[in-house]
Amino acid sequence: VTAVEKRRWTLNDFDIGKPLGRGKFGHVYLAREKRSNHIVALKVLFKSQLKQSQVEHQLRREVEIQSHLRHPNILRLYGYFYDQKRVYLILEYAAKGELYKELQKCKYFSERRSATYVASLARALIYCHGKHVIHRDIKPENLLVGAQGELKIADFGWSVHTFNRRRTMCGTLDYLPPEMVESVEHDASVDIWSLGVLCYEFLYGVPPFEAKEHSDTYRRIVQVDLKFPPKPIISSSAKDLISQMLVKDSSQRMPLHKLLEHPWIVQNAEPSG
Ligand SMILES: O=C(O)Cn1ncc2ncnc(NCCc3cnc(NC(=O)Nc4cccc(Cl)c4)s3)c21
Repeated sequence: VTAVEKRRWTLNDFDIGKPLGRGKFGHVYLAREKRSNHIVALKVLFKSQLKQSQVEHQLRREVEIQSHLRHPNILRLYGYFYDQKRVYLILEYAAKGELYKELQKCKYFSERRSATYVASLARALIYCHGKHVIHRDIKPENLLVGAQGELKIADFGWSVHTFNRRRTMCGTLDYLPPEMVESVEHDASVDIWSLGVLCYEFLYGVPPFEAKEHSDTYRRIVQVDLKFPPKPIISSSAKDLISQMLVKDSSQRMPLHKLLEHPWIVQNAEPSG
């Protein structure tokens, strides 16, 4: 893998395989680096679209941030290259694809599967926060699954180093904590809120503050209008954990290392995660 990282790459260093998916800015392809036979995912971004959406700086920041992150639950970005029209991201290939498709398929996950995912995400976020990186966009669409079923946080397109906290609005509202929705100062605890939203969605199949209109979702978030449906039946210890993460005052949210000691996680998460 070190070979993949260092060199100046061009497209003909790779055999391009099947398309893996299509995003807003371009497609992702399975690819094999010819010399090492290393399988990767190649995300192709059109410069015109990046310029049009004024996200070049975000992409540069993502590449910079990702180049320093090494964690089993964080999808590697090995490097990038570009040609006349396109920028190419050389990414770790997540063989079992997108988590949200799996969630749609089985409607919601068991408490054991949910706790295992939440624990591995907490460990990845502890690692990121230790490096002063906040992801800010933790949601099922940004989670991929590796060959052994392990979770991989992907797409640091919205991540930032905490010393230069940003106020820019990000992706879907559902995952944003009150301080980002009210676009006031925010810190690493935004990822704790999003992890709480994610834990709820793993267990119930829908995010906690979902509403038809944007304005209703906004209101439910800032009021922390947290309700637990009668079905599926979920343990009170799971609800206790979620209630300690979805707290309006960001300084009162359960710290990630405390999450790993919570009874629901200890009793339900697979050790390896
Ligand atoms: O392809 C799929 O749909 C699913 N799939 N299936 C398997 C698989 N294995 C690896 N990667 C996949 N997808 C790419 C995941 C990403 C990681 N990092 C990213 N970064 C990014 O897009 N940055 C970015 C883009 C445009 C603007 C800006 Cl500012 C930033 S995308 C895979």
